[in-house]
Amino acid sequence: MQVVQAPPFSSTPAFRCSISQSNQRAAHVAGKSFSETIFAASFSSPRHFKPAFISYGDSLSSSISAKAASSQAAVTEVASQTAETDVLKALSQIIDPDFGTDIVSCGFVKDLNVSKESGKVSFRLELTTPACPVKDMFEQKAHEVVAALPWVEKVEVTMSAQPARPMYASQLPAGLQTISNVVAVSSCKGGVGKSTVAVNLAYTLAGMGARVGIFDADVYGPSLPTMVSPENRLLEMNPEKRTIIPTEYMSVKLVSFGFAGQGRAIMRGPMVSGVIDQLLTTTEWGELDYLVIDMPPGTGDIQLTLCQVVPLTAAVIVTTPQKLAFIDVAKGVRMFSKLKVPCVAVVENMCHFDADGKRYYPFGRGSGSQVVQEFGIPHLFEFPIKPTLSASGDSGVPEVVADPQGEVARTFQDLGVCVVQQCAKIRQQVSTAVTYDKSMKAIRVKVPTSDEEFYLHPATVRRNDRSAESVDEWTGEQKLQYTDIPEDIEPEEIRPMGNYAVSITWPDGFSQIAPYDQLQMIERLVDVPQLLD
Ligand SMILES: Nc1ncnc2c1ncn2[C@@H]1O[C@H](COP(=O)(O)OP(=O)(O)OP(=O)(O)O)[C@@H](O)[C@H]1O
Repeated sequence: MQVVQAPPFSSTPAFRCSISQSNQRAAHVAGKSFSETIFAASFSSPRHFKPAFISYGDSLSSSISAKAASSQAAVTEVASQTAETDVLKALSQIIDPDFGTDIVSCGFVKDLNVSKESGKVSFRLELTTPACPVKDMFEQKAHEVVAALPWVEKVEVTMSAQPARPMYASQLPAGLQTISNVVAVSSCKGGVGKSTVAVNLAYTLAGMGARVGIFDADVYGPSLPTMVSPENRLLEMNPEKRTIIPTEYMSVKLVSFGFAGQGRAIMRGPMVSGVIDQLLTTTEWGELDYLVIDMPPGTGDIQLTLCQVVPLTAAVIVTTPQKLAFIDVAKGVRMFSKLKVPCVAVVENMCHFDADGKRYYPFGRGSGSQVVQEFGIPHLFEFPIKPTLSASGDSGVPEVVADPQGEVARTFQDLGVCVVQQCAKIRQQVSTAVTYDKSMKAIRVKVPTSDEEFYLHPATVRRNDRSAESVDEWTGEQKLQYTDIPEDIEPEEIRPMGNYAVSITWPDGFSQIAPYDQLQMIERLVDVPQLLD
């Protein structure tokens, strides 16, 4: 690959720095603005005004009272600013365990209302998901730390979640534009319990307070109609908008070919892909925090198409303990890895059963942990063989709904927490992977799968565009000339494009797709001067 060499950046002193250097810099900037606010507040404190009022005579009383009124307003404003700073400082002691950042920096604190005179404080904590596993802790701590301020008499905290919106909205079908997270539940073989996991995971997430939908993508053998029992077992159409309205069971929205009234389908691959595509994208899902997709088993064209139609946030792989299952799972992990979809958990289903006071492992042990080790997937969940799990699958009431306090429901709860936390992390990593640091005039890159952080000169990124507009597709000849790009060009907007690239809009209107790989390549190949202090 040809990479345009950048000249030494005379105007931009620091483009490669370690994370700690950049963090220090961020802390410095934050510290500076913080102390400046304090300074401004104390500079215009009441004491500076009082002597001036006393020195004027009665004849000037009206102008004095006007001044007094305005200075009183200034005093009140300053007091409330200081009070707000106190509240924010107190709240910044609360750290989000998933992001490792305080809740003020995460932008969770909204509608802050502070009255120092009455001692009343009210605010809203807007979390990334209504299913946040630590929302009660946040609420309680927020209450505690603010109530501990000496002047505070009353604290009102309300909890809310960000509106549902996809990780990246570019070119998504309308039906998918109000879904925050799409989680694929996948297995390479049939019959390992994938649908059981998908359905119970979905109802667990709903139980955690999230708005959830299930899309049963198995056109050949849809399981959803057996596993849940909605009153309305047929999907309705909106003839005007030509959209599908999902059916619902216990507040979870459901779409399955099995609810389409077509009977079991005999279709060829491309037709299946078309049906899945249509069902998925023309459904009026409304606002969803999580759409769980019960993937058809395998890693063929149908699965690949599905992964390309819908922006998957994460995947959960379901397997059974046999050695052969491991080989299949490995294929699935590789497919998701190629599509840059992070696999966040492995479920090892039917791994043991208990009888006569003993634990039996009829299919052997260890294939799930092998997947975790070999592919670096962080979480493994083991489910036992449970007659109730099988029975609930046939009864139309998911196990986690039928027995919410049972052992299986508890493991699903752990899986639910894992999915919620991992999705939140992935979203945060993707949204902050490539940003523009205006003060440094540099593009900051922090690829989600790597610990490395580096800075690139904007003009170098623009000059290294590999699209047909910049490089001749046939000859590979560089069409964009070095001097076509001004040295001081700055990006107007940077938006994530899935888990693998960003779209950068430049002032000339050009929209550059920059895959992370390419940005890493530029960093490796372009001669970037070391940080100058
Ligand atoms: N842990 C378990 N204990 C007992 N039975 C289970 C367990 N997990 C799944 N089953 C049962 O095994 C059967 C297959 O499960 P399921 O339909 O979820 O598998 P699947 O991988 O989705 O299969 P397919 O791909 O063919 O749809 C079902 O009858 C289900 O109730």
